[in-house]
Amino acid sequence: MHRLSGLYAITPRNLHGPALLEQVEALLRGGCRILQYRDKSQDREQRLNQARDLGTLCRKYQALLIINDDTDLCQASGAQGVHLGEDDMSLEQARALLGPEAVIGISCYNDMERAHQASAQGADYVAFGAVFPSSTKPLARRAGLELLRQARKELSLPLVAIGGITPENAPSVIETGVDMLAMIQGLFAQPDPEKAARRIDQTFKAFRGNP
Ligand SMILES: Cc1ncc(COP(=O)(O)OP(=O)(O)O)c(N)n1
Ligand SMILES: Cc1ncsc1CCOP(=O)(O)O
Repeated sequence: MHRLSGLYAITPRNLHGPALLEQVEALLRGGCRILQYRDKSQDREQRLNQARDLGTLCRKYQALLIINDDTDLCQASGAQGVHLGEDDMSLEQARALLGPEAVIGISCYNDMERAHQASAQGADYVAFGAVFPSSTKPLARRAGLELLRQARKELSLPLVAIGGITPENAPSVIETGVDMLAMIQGLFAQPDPEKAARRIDQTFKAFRGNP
């Protein structure tokens, strides 16, 4: 199993400070392997402090911290990498700034050509979605299970599925062969986030034949 594999949690935009740290630690205890800090607020100092605290927590559980959109914040906080979409800095620019060891993930929506291009340019993973309707991002383009199966056949780099994924529908997504499930509400809106994370981690292990 490579390090870009398993449950990938993304922080919800309405949760900050100790309450966010507490929920994230519950997910890490439950087996979450990758955390993305996604905070589009403008308060740079607050974002830096939050990213550093999340980094400390991720190190304790040997999980990766990825920053959404912002290479400066990635460098300042010591995170392992960035996630970039079509409105963000290019992959080449981010690689030049962050270096060969950084993890750089690219949003590909439902666009297989964009994914092939990102792969050829050295992305560490590509993300497809929204797989299901997402209350977090209701206007997100849709990429269904069939597209994930096609991506698995055509691409050899790690694949992420995102959008409307829950502990209930997670097996149908993992079954397509993707490496990671990226989730917000399906984890953070659960009454017991640790239990939800553990359930998904166990589903991954069962599919890999590694209980
Ligand atoms: C793992 C992962 N996949 C997709 C996204 C969406 O990224 P993007 O299209 O850049 O949109 P915003 O997240 O910036 O609103 C993601 N963040 N993470
Ligand atoms: C950021 C993003 N990009 C596509 S769907 C989505 C939101 C995912 O959140 P949720 O897991 O709550 O549907």
